[in-house]
Amino acid sequence: MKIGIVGAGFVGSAAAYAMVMRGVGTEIVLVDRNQDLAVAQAEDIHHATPFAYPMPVNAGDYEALAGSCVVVLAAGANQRPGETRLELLERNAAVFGDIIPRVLAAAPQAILLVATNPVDVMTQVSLEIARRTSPDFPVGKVIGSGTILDTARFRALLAKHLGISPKSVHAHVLGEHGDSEVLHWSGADAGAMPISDFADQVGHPLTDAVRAEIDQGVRGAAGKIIKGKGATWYGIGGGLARIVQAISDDERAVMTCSVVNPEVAGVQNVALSLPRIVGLEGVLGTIHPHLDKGEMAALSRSAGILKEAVTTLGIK
Ligand SMILES: NC(=O)C1=CN([C@@H]2O[C@H](COP(=O)(O)OP(=O)(O)OC[C@H]3O[C@@H](n4cnc5c(N)ncnc54)[C@H](O)[C@@H]3O)[C@@H](O)[C@H]2O)C=CC1
Ligand SMILES: CC(=O)C(=O)O
Repeated sequence: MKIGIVGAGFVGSAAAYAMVMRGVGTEIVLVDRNQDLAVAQAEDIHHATPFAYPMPVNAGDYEALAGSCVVVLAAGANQRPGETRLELLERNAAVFGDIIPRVLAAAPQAILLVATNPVDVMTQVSLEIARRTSPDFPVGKVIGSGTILDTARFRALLAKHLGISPKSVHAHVLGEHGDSEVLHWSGADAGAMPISDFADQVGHPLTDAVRAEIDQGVRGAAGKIIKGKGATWYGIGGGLARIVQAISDDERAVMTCSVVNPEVAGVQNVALSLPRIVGLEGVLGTIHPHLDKGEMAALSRSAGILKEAVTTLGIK
């Protein structure tokens, strides 16, 4: 499966590297308005293939995306220290107005996998732009990475506290990939039992203080990392490679990512993350988890914030 990546900066290149390391796809093409950067990244990543999975990794123009089954969109501005993701919206919506018609002219059947922030709103913007030329463009073929990264952070921090593998922790972050995200504590489990029972058994209870620390560790991760090194890329690179793998292997894996929902928590037509079934055609289904009252109110608030942001662009 051929994978295209538009935006060969930190995120796009980390995604390509993670795909090569995991053996996701059979060919990668990097596109960037800075062609020298795209060429340099492609060559550097290609040099890692003998240590991982041999596959061509090339830079090219939009025409080189022809035949891609998935195109990752990681172009545009990233946050400066102290900036929120939503503050990037106007700049990155303009970038996508330029990019998406060119991607779809070259690869009209491709699944668009959006990483650019604010990722939920950019997912909705991407669907709008795609539907200008193809009114029936399937909603499940425009996927935002959404909270795949926040879910990974949540699982990693819970696992560290419990002293177990993050692969044995099942816990989701829902809603916005951003400040209003919702940690779904009431649905979290480990070892097929509620996470708080598991925590008590292994002698590491989830006290209010521990929960607050983990919440801050998840919600504040991007700000902390950006303060330290200017941007984040490894976590999301791994997450994007994992989503592409689920698509290319038609896994029907359940993962939290963003698509436009007809209605969530009383808010109509808004993109945000819920658990999705992901396979060859993109998002094949959505799971509506049981939420407690506080989580449901928080999800409704998160949906409202995203709706307000997308409405500023004239999208209803
Ligand atoms: N969804 C998520 O979980 C995460 C999303 N991000 C977001 O990913 C995006 C990219 O971040 P970085 O890679 O750190 O930024 P970066 O600045 O390293 O890379 C962005 C690339 O986009 C290219 N670009 C800009 N406008 C373009 C256009 N019109 N056509 C083609 N290429 C264009 C630039 O030349 C640059 O190489 C940002 O919006 C950032 O906030 C970052 C981390 C996590
Ligand atoms: C930058 C960003 O969105 C993140 O690391 O969560």
